[in-house]
Amino acid sequence: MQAKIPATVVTGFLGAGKTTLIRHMLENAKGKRIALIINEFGDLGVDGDILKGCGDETCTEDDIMELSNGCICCTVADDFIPTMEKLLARENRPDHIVIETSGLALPQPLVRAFNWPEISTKVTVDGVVTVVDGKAVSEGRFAHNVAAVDAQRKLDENLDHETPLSELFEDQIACADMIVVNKSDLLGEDEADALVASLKADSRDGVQVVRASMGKIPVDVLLGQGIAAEGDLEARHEVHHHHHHDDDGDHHDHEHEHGHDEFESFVVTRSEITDPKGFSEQIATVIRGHDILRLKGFAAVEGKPMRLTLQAVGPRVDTYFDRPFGSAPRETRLVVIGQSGLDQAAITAALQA
Ligand SMILES: Nc1nc2c(ncn2[C@@H]2O[C@H](COP(=O)(O)OP(=O)(O)OP(=O)(O)O)[C@@H](O)[C@H]2O)c(=O)[nH]1
Repeated sequence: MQAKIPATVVTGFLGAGKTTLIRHMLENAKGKRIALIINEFGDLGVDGDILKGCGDETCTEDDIMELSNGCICCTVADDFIPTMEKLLARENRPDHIVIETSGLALPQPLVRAFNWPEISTKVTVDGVVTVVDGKAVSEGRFAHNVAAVDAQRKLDENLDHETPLSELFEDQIACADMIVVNKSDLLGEDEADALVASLKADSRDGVQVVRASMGKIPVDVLLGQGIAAEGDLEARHEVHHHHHHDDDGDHHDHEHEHGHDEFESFVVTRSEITDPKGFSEQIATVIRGHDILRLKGFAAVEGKPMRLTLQAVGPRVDTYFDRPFGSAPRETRLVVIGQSGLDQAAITAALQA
């Protein structure tokens, strides 16, 4: 049986920067074959055209499919499932599927659709990415142009027109595996820190909150979360209300020497390890202590000819033996990815210990 294709769901209000983020991802996909499904809304359906104009060999027009019937939750059987089946029936399987929801579709029903029998054996939800307009949210508006969001909502008869936007926003946060605070360029550093802290408090444990400008997130951070979100829907329903006091300045646990919306990665090498399980736990501890988003690579294990592949998303570390080292040097080599300002010396020392 072939491995399931990972699918990432990108959600967020109109104007938050979903299309910009997806475009950046396609332009930096480095040969990864990504199929896009876009949930369009009537006359506002311009995103498909914008993305088709991308002109990159990794995002050909064929790889973009549009859903046109508005709210996904009401049209799963008629629209979403057939679109997915068409995509899955192709000879040239995509490496990854990205689904951009319309700003007002709740992500939960879409994630639930991945439990349909026709789909569940072939695709898994890699993660739900919620893009927020950092500037608007920090000013309590949720969207840059609230009137446009409301106009979009009125166009779709299937949407309830009464729910306050704040509740839709909370649902998008409750469903997220990663929250992208976009438009960081428009935020002051303290404002950005306070918003990140507040979104972390409002989201489920382990949800990564990252800052970005123009949706510039490394593809390795965005894709490959490996969450299988369709399997833990219960956790994503409830909207929790927390009240936040203004940041009292205690949240400055990282130094921002570089732009605070940027990312960095570096490589740590070390000698052979003796105990894979112990090393995984060591990695998880380092990740927790340093806000590392991703860590991946392989380890040489004493007495084993095979490389131990390591992949960590947040503190979840997956390992498996993949292939012999062959002529490559028997070393442990790990790539660490996080937002700029990582304490490279401390992380390196902790991973080499
Ligand atoms: N200053 C600033 N502008 C941004 C950023 N990201 C996106 N924008 C702009 O915000 C506007 C909306 O971005 P889109 O990517 O179209 O937003 P969207 O979420 O896809 O919106 P819809 O697809 O229409 O729902 C565009 O004019 C972008 O150029 C950012 O990080 N900073």
